[in-house]
Amino acid sequence: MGKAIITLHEPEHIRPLIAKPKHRLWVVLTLLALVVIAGRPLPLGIAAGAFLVLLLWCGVSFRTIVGRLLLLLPFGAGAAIFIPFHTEGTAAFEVWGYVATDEGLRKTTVLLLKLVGANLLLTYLLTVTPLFVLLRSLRSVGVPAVLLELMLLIVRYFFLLKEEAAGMMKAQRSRGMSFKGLWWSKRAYKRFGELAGVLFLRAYERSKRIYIAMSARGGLETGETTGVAAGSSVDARVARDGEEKRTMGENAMAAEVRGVGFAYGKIKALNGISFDIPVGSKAALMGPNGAGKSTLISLLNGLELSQAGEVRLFGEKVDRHNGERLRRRVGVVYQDPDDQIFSTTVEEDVAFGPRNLGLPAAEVEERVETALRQVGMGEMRTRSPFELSYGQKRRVAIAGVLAMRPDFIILDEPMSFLDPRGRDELQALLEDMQRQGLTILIATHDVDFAAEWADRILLLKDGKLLASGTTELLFDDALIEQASLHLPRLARPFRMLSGAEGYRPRSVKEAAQLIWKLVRMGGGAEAAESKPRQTKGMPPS
Ligand SMILES: Nc1ncnc2c1ncn2[C@@H]1O[C@H](COP(=O)(O)OP(=O)(O)OP(=O)(O)O)[C@@H](O)[C@H]1O
Repeated sequence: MGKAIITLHEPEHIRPLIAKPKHRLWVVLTLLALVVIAGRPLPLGIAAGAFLVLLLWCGVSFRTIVGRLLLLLPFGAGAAIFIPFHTEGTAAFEVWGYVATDEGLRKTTVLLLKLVGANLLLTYLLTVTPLFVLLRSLRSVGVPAVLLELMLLIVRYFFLLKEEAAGMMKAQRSRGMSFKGLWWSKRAYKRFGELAGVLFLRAYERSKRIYIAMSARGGLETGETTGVAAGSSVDARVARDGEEKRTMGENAMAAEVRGVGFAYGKIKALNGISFDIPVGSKAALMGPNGAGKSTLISLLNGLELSQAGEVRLFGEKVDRHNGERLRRRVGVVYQDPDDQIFSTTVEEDVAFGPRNLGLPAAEVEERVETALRQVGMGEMRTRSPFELSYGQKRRVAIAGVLAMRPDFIILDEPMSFLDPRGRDELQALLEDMQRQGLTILIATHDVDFAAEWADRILLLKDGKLLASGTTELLFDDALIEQASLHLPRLARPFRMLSGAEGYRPRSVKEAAQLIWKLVRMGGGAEAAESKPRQTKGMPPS
């Protein structure tokens, strides 16, 4: 058994004794109540002994049990130590003139045995039951969902602190900093203090992003989106969604951006941006670091409101009143999946959004299953997302958004950290989503992917729109230089061959066809012999 107070998985080599977590919870709660009301040392002692034997029989190590007892017991013992001296009764012994009584000693023993008993019961519950199962069981015994969500956030924050601290220590060590030894140097103390400060700032920033992701999937809302709270029925909302979808005509726009501006204090992130994204398009948002892509995504998702101009989603101007409702139609997959995942299992995380829509359990389950199958994560549904690889987390984040069944999906750098096969699978999934009528916008630096996949390119730089149009833009030397991009890889060899400079293959298939065409024209030999030329738009070889 590990050192953690809680467990995230079904523990191996542990016999749970009571198979059903819900029954386990009820039994523990009942025994806890009995321990609290018991007033005599003998039954309490027998009970504590029985709990200890039970824990050992379950397979929990003696070390773990002692470790858990030591977590709470010192606090109880600290308080109990004074009781014998403050209780009236027959004198038992004397310390520095203070008299301890028999009655006081009995009370202390009862208190300590109660603490030991309760501690052993909780140890049983927490080591035998994975956290997410425990939370679900708590829901079934009537603990309000909002309290459980709060507990989830606290647990997530705890993991965040742990992850951030581990990452920062690793980075420091790799750059020669040492925190080893009993007595640190003055420099190490100073550095540790700085690290602790930065750690809380970083964890705060991260939890803010998680909060945004939660609210983007209908969690922690005011009630407009969760129509149940607003008084409308689920059926009415589903019907309204259907109505909204039917009203999208042939030339309907998923997004219309008109003269949009946005600044973070004095920093202008977007300045007078205008473009359209028609329903059903596959658009790529491109530009160098700091161009304003992520900011624009926040505006398209209604998470931020434009400070100048206007953003329309499906014909409706985004304002502070309809942002939450429109957000249900626009799903965002953020760059860092850790910002998006907060539940303790993969399936719970994917179910988070559909549950917030107030859908019946059967439909939630169907959506979770379909979404996980689409991203190839069906096998991992009961795993803890905190312990998946980065690429797997990315898939879970996508499944979470797909389960909301949005009309418009925005992905921020979705290909990063995916293995080649994962990239192919994601590309196939994107094609599939588009065939189903979804509008897709991808923020990416990957010119090759954009050239092959997109039907519309938006080029941003320094908060301004350089150009918008077809993938032809990616072959415009002046433009790609301005946008700090480079020519798609597949087009580069053709630039080096005389007579083939104008060829613009977007996929391997198109490139093969053009090569075949060149060969048939008899240009192949000439082209192959011609001296490769360094041309614009290509990185130096
Ligand atoms: N929270 C913030 N506070 C202050 N300035 C910010 C904040 N977020 C972004 N900026 C600034 O706004 C500008 C646009 O940033 P944004 O993150 O939108 O760019 P980006 O194109 O997404 O960059 P990248 O490709 O690196 O992700 C940058 O100059 C950035 O420094």
